[in-house]
Amino acid sequence: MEIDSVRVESSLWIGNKRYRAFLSGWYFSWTEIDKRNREKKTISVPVSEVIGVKEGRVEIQPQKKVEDTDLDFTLFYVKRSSKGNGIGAPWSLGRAQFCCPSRGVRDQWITQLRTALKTHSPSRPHRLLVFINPFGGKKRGKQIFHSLVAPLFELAGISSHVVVTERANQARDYILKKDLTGFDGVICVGGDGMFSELLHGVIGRTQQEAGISEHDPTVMLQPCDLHIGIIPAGSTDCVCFTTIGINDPVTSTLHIIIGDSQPLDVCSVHYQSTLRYSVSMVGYGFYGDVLAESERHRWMGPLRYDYSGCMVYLCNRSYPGLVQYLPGDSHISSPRDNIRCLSGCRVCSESKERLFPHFDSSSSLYSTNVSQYSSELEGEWVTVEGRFKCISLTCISSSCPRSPKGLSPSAHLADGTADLILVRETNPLGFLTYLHRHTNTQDQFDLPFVEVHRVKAVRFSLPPGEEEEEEEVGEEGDREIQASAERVLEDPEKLSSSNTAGHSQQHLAGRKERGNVTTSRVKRRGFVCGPCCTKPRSISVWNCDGEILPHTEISCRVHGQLVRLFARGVEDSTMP
Ligand SMILES: Nc1ncnc2c1ncn2[C@@H]1O[C@H](COP(=O)(O)OP(=O)(O)OP(=O)(O)O)[C@@H](O)[C@H]1O
Ligand SMILES: CCCCCCCCCCCCC/C=C/[C@@H](O)[C@H](CO)NC(=O)CCCCC
Ligand SMILES: [Ca+2]
Repeated sequence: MEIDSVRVESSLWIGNKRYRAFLSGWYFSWTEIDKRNREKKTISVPVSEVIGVKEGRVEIQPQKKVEDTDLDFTLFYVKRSSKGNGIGAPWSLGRAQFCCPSRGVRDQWITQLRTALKTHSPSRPHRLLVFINPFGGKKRGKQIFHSLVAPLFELAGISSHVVVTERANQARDYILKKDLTGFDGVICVGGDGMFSELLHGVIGRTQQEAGISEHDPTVMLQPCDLHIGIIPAGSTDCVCFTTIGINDPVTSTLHIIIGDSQPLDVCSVHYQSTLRYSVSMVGYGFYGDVLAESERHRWMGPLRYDYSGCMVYLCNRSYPGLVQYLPGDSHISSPRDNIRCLSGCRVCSESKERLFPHFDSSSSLYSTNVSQYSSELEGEWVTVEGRFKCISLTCISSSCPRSPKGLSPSAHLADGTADLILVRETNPLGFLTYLHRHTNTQDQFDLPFVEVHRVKAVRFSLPPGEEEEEEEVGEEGDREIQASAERVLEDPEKLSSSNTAGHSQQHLAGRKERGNVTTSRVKRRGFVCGPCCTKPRSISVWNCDGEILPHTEISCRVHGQLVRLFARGVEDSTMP
């Protein structure tokens, strides 16, 4: 075996084939040598993608040693599949069992590979906090974690504390309140709703610790260090799909193990003291109505969105609105430039300097002489008024298996902007064309009734004369609304025939947001009803990453690179 400061080299065997193995800097590679000493195929693995090195011949699942000698060691690594979905390719666990010429050589290889791993892959997590939603998607969260994820964590030497949730918002509250010392990341096994819980927990906790008031829409939020990992087990899993390129629990687990780090833009949505964060979609009109309708059909599981999508489409509604937006810098990028945000994206990496000009990397804090108020909100606001089929704001492309290019195919994960899509009132065929183009390669923005803008902030209000009519109701009103909501739960059809029931649904969403309130706002008009409703409604609801917002008039702002995921963006699967 030859070892110098930059290179380790020796002959190794896999079965009866001889290989020349090299470890040099960032790569470990092994080349087959035939009987005439000619070099054949080489496999090369970046050290950063080595999952683990074990003595002996080790199998995984169940993790056990098979018959071996003290000349063997096993290398586990990330293996890319050639069979992608056209967007991203799944990763699997590669394994190579090497036999060395002597025990000394074997021990040297193990030591050298483990040292290289520490040097070239320093930001791997050691301890993780895992939240499993046992009811998300097809209700397979626990099974997915125990059969696919836990064995890989064990192999990689990662310990985890697992919480199987018993109620909504348990994961968020845990992150906000409990001692998180020693955890290098938080993981959700579930869908976009579970991701949203972790997002709110991590952002809220970081601001608490930094003494920043997150409810102030003008404040510069502190970026979060605690990484979030997503094991997809929900209905849409849009954030996972967009940041990794595929919804596959093993691929996600491998990204977590190797400590990948992908910054992500987050949009804060404010209405008075209500605050929500969104990554994938803040949508009014069609997407709001689909969500409201689908909540009534949760029992259908992931199919509820298809069913509700059809129902809402048939209703053919459009809504008046006044939209104001603050444009991003059009010299940097545009939503119609056809540049996809892929792993290592230039637009995103160049955005870091612009987003954090005063960031001190040694202390991970902003320098204290900088205003805590963001200058990002300076600029000329643009106003658009009209009737819309839908209004969507997305920080990322928001692709998912249903729409592989997403809501805005050229949006960037971490450029500090979001794309605002305005779909004006049109005929049903026109709107169907728009929707259908989400599923094929045609440009959904190349339609006369669609416009798209790259923005830093958005405000939405109802045009004069259409204002949200609200009234304060006391506990008496609350009780009455609660009672009608219960009647609706018994018979969902009542939702389309009873105003009070419609109010209840929104009202309850509002309560869920604000926690214990004694007075609540109730919309007098514009609740979302079923497709059997004959009268046009003038107000829709906002869908904020799968959660119905309790208010219509909102103000949104993009916070560039606010959180970090265990991901690396979509790898270009057309590259070798
Ligand atoms: N134990 C629980 N009981 C009831 N609700 C829960 C529980 N744990 C989490 N939740 C809530 O369930 C909601 C939906 O869960 P999740 O996002 O995992 O699945 P989904 O709705 O099927 O998927 P998607 O959000 O991708 O459409 C989340 O908003 C979360 O707050
Ligand atoms: C004729 C064919 C028509 C096909 C139309 C496909 C259009 C798909 C666009 C996909 C946009 C996904 C945006 C992401 C939203 C998530 O934050 C949210 C939570 O999971 N999902 C929904 O609200 C669920 C919303 C589901 C909308 C359909
Ligand atoms: Ca963005």
